[in-house]
Amino acid sequence: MAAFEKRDRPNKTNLLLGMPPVWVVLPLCLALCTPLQGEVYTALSELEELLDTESVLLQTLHQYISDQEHRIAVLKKHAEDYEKEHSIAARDVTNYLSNPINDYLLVKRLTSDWHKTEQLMQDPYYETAMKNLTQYRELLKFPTDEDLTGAATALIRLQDTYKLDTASVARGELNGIQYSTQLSAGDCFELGRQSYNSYDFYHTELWMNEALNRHEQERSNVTVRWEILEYLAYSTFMQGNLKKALDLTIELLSILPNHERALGNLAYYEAAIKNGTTEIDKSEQPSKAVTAMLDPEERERYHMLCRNENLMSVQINSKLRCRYTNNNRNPLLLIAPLKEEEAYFSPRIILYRDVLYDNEIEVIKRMAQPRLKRATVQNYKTGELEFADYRISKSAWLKEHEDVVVANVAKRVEAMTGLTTETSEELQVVNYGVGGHYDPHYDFARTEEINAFKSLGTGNRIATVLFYMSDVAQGGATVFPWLGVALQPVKGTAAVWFNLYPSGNGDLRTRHAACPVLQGSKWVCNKWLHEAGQEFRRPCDPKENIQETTSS
Ligand SMILES: O=C(O)CCC(=O)C(=O)O
Ligand SMILES: [Fe+2]
Repeated sequence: MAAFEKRDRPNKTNLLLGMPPVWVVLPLCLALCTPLQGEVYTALSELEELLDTESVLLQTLHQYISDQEHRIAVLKKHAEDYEKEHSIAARDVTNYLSNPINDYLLVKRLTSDWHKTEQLMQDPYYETAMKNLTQYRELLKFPTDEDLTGAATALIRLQDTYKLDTASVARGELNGIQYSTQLSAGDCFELGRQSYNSYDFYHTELWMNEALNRHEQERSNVTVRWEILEYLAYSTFMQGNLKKALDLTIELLSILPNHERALGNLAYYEAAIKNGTTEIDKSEQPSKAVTAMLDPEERERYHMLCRNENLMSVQINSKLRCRYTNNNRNPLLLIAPLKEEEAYFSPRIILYRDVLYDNEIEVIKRMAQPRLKRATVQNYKTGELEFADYRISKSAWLKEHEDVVVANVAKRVEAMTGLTTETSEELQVVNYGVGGHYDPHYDFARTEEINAFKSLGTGNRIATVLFYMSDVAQGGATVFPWLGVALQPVKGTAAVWFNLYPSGNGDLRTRHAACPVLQGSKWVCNKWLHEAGQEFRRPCDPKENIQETTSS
């Protein structure tokens, strides 16, 4: 019942008493009292295990149903037998009871026979089934409530980034392609409820509306219409549409005339409309949505690039070239020169095609797979590594001495960049599942960042080499919002750029992001090269002493 209370309108009396209203306390607790992040929705490999879990559960369910069907069939037979005798007796009660055999049988039916029936009516299979299910909880992988929230957030993130319309998503379509089965009214309701719990009333309204449409079309409804209406009315109210909130509440009351909260809200909405109060006090809502923290212009550019919308001027685009190069006769490249493609001039972003081979990719993925863990980010204030909604993927680190393939990747990085990998970080392998992404960020540490790379003693991240280890069916581009550059993942290609100016200062133009994966799975690996040891390879140039000007 507690969940319903959240849909109360803001209660000023509570505020006056110095207590936050219930609708503020409960969702906040949801956010803070449970582990912050689930694990399952971050990578495809984890989801495969859930299918295994589902298949074991299905077997158990089928076994339970067939045991029950057998039990019910026997009970039906008992009922038929009782019925038969009973109707014979009813035809002529006196005659029936004057027969000693009938008397005996009647007594027997209501004693030992009925005892057996009663036993059969108790469900002997329930306990066994529950015992098995408890054991499975320990043995199999189960998603948590946080995973459900994560999966819903991922779907809504995709909807926002790729401008997917709610009705199409509900029909199982992504960008016009039919990918999955339709969502039921109940599925849409759950998406609305999850949005509601994140104070995202915009998406609550979208999904509750869809739930309502689907509710009308469905014959067997699991959700109840008045409940959808209640969420819908509240989210509509929170977005300032009092008139519509009032109409929806009136509809709710036509189904449940005594619904207490709805009656209270009706009076509140009517008074507010009469007094012309349309301002909603949103001050108590904690701003949970991380994307809301992104600069709106940057977010817009980021999403446009993810959708493959062009943001680069024709002048720049038309000057970008591709060539074969052996990087000043590097011995590694004499036989097979690099296929170099310019993606941007200043800062220089270069693509190298076919620099990672399929067999190498297989080895790297195989080594990384068992070690993949939810990727972390460094809190720039505390220096601690933590999970964050703005980076959702799984990652693992591979050392050069572990396999010749990893060592060869480092050698190739040196050939491509002309820099040493002596001071680089280990090879990071990253897997993004559907909805996996990384919001705009810098790879280098900004001056105010505490502890960043300090323990490494090798300076800042001078350059990034990012290898794509898969194509991605839809989404997953690496984008530079302020440059208008979008790099589409192509298996075997590497992207290279310098993060620092020759002065050693961070180049803010290199801010980049990994777009959410819309369909498929994305694999990358990357080498971060550090300043130490590059003194003669990329001499510093104090003249180019451009300062970082902003931070985020
Ligand atoms: O996966 C990508 O496209 C970019 C990844 C990235 O920027 C990072 O890991 O720092
Ligand atoms: Fe990055």
